[in-house]
Amino acid sequence: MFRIHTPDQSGPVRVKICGLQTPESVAAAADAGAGYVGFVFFGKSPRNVNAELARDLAVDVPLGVAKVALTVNADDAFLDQLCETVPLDMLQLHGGESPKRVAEVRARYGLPVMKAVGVATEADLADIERYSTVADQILIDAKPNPNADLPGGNGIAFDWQLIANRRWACPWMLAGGLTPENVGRAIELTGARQVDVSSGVESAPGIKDESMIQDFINAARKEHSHE
Ligand SMILES: O=C(O)c1ccccc1N[C@@H]1O[C@H](COP(=O)(O)O)[C@@H](O)[C@H]1O
Repeated sequence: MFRIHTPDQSGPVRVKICGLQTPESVAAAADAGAGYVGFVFFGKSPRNVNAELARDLAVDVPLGVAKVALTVNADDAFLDQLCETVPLDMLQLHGGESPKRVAEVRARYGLPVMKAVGVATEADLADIERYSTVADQILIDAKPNPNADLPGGNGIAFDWQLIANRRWACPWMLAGGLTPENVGRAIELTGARQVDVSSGVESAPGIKDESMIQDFINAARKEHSHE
């Protein structure tokens, strides 16, 4: 299996570009130096893809770029079909999956699992602790508004000060409302070594902009001094 290398403190920040739907946007992400590309399997999302399209996109992803499937409360039948069809390197669980479910998915598919945790206040940080002992990585995202259609991909940032100078038991990635303009500041403040973006590199919901992808990756991989 392709092994995902998480960054050390001194290497360049690793970037995940999520919600890709076209060969052009996949190529733009890979050419610009993304470490991960994400495919969304969630019907309500403007970035939703089916397994067959994801397979066709995934086969052209260069070696060394991890292919991530984002699912939301998916059951075994759905994940079985997904993992049989698409050559994947990681599963991102972006719903209300319990720590027990995270462990089950990890064991059943033999793929690293990244669990998304929504943060709005200090109290939410306990969830990062809880999941960091069962998941391979944590995606620290903004908590969605209770009436939002999507559990992520809403372009909302949380207060980055909440996680400044924190350490957890597993690697983590920062997400939520990141853009080419603010990602440098987010990295400086939080010390993130991995960042994830979806709507911040789009010209309209679901429409990735290749030059924004390039700008985002350039901004994230620049030298940053952590405060
Ligand atoms: O992108 C989506 O459509 C999506 C749908 C359902 C769950 C998560 C989703 N996206 C993830 O959310 C984060 C933050 O997105 P954004 O950059 O604020 O738009 C993103 O990194 C995706 O992994």
